[in-house]
Amino acid sequence: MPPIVAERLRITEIFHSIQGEADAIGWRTVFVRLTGCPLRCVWCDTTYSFHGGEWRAIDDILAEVASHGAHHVCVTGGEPLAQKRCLALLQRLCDAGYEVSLETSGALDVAGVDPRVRKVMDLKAPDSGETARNLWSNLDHLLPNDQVKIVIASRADYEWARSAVATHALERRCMVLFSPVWGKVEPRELAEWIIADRLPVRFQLQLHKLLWNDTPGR
Ligand SMILES: C[S@@+](CC[C@H](N)C(=O)[O-])C[C@H]1O[C@@H](n2cnc3c(N)ncnc32)[C@H](O)[C@@H]1O
Ligand SMILES: Nc1nc2[nH]cc(C(=O)O)c2c(=O)[nH]1
Ligand code: SF4
Ligand SMILES: [Mg+2]
Repeated sequence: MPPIVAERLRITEIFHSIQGEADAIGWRTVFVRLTGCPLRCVWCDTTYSFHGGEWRAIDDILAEVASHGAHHVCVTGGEPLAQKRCLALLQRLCDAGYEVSLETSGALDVAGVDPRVRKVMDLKAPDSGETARNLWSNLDHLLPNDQVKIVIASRADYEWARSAVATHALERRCMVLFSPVWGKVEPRELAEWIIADRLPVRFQLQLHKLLWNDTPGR
């Protein structure tokens, strides 16, 4: 009988905080941040997750998550789907009864993600430098409880996002979030653009940055 090799993932951090983004905002949440990302968004606020991390067995990850006593879990990164075993982690978290969300760039195929998971899928606007990596076929795998998030760094990004919503009827597929790049766009400006154009999107601010500025692991 070959030895049973525990399924391991490369993990940057596991931390207990307040969900600062998307539709679970405000809930105590345990974040599992996977290491590594194939993209390099110009404005990425989590570059520390590109390298390093430690290999952790899924059972250990589940045990550490359970120790925090929160009902919400957010699997993020780095780009979590860059590790194939992330799919098994998501399934195990759902089986354990957690409300699970996945923050993903939308650059990798989301078809294999457990349907119980709420996908929060980015579409990268031009100022990210990674627009070419948007995998548009992913739109066909969006479920009603999923969210599309477009992070906006300029008026040009906003106009690209406004056009993407209209062209792909995004709001008819799932909730659409517009989020300002911290320090690049005045949040009030983005809010007023959305109002002026009567867009069917939900404005969001990264709540954790208001609470703790841009502290890693928060
Ligand atoms: C760090 S990423 C990790 C998950 C995945 N790689 C992705 O890009 O969706 C988590 C979320 O933070 C957003 N984000 C990263 N840097 C940001 C910044 N400077 N301002 C606002 N949102 C940012 C990303 O667009 C993404 O929605
Ligand atoms: N508090 C808090 N909420 C978050 N929601 C999504 C995050 C992420 O980095 O994916 C994040 C984060 O880094 N911190
Ligand atoms: S895809 Fe996500 S983790 Fe990767 S560089 Fe972009 S924002 Fe950062
Ligand atoms: Mg973050």
